[in-house]
Amino acid sequence: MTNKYNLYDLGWNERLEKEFEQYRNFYSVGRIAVEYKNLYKVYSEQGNILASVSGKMINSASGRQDYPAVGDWVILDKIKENDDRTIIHEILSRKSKFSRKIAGRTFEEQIIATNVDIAFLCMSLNNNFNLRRLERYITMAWDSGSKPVILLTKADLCDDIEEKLKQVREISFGIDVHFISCIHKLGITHINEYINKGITLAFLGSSGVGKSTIINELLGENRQVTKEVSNIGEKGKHTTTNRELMLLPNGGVVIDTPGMRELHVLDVSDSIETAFEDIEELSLQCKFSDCTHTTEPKCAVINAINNGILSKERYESYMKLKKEAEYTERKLNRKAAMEYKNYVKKLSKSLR
Ligand SMILES: Nc1nc2c(ncn2[C@@H]2O[C@H](COP(=O)(O)OP(=O)(O)OP(=O)(O)O)[C@@H](O)[C@H]2O)c(=O)[nH]1
Ligand SMILES: [Zn+2]
Repeated sequence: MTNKYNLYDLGWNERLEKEFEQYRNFYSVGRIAVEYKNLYKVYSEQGNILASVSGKMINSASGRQDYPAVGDWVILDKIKENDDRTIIHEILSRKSKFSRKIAGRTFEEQIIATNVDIAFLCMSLNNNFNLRRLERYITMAWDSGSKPVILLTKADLCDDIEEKLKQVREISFGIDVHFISCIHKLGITHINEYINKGITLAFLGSSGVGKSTIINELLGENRQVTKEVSNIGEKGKHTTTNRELMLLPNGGVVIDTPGMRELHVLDVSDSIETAFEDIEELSLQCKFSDCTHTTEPKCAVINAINNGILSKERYESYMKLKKEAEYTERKLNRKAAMEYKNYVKKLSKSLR
């Protein structure tokens, strides 16, 4: 085994320490860095180790969400010197999680990454600029339970930054917005201000907006884009660029899994309300408390559109997200719905 880790560098904290207390004498603990098919790479105080889940875990799992994902802290069989494989027994409780619903017979939740503290939502200031897409990313970040920060990239390609910033601020209540240019080495310091020992970061956004460039910038000398030859994964897959969970020289942890980069929108109405606070507020003034903001008289939302206070695009994207959320919720099973409700409750408290 190589690379022994300090747990706090990996994001360990008091809460986890407390949770681990009951296991300490008989088990080890580590953080999932890479997910292969039925196998995980785990970083621990003892080094890197491959691990698979216990039979008990498989038997009691009710769905994909009960299996570990990149970013999870897991309880392992006590690791001894020279061990290269171990067993995962439990997942310590997740502070946040990015997931998506997979459509099947029922909607199943697929967890992409967990315990992300800060989600940098990246959008470039040239042709990728799209406020409706950004709204979706904001919704997704609130859903995950991590803190969103907006990064407008490739500022060097934009000649109306102020105007774009203004538009973004209009839809991003209470979220920090920064513009950066990696080419001109501008604004990277803004990102550094969020980075601290053990803080876990993720970069989300469409392909080509500059996420890798930013991560490489942050990695500096430690640049470690690894082309890893992997025959552990699916058959026929030879080389994969595994950018996994990485430690930054000035203390942060970056989660950069392929699925993390472009998540599709999550289907959750309560967090839509958080992201569209302005519309929610307007709707309090509608004549009917169950107004659908379509054909009702004295609808404050429709009035706001007519008066130019609310943009039609924003309204449409709100209505569309709402519809998607309702559809998905009907498909969720009862257990998932209960879990989801509790989760939203906790989330809204933590965001207060
Ligand atoms: N003009 C300009 N180009 C940039 C900047 N940052 C990155 N690029 C270029 O944009 C292209 C895409 O950058 P990447 O960092 O690979 O984008 P990505 O978001 O990681 O893309 P995926 O890996 O597909 O998710 C590259 O050719 C970069 O050189 C910038 O600040 N300004
Ligand atoms: Zn209304």
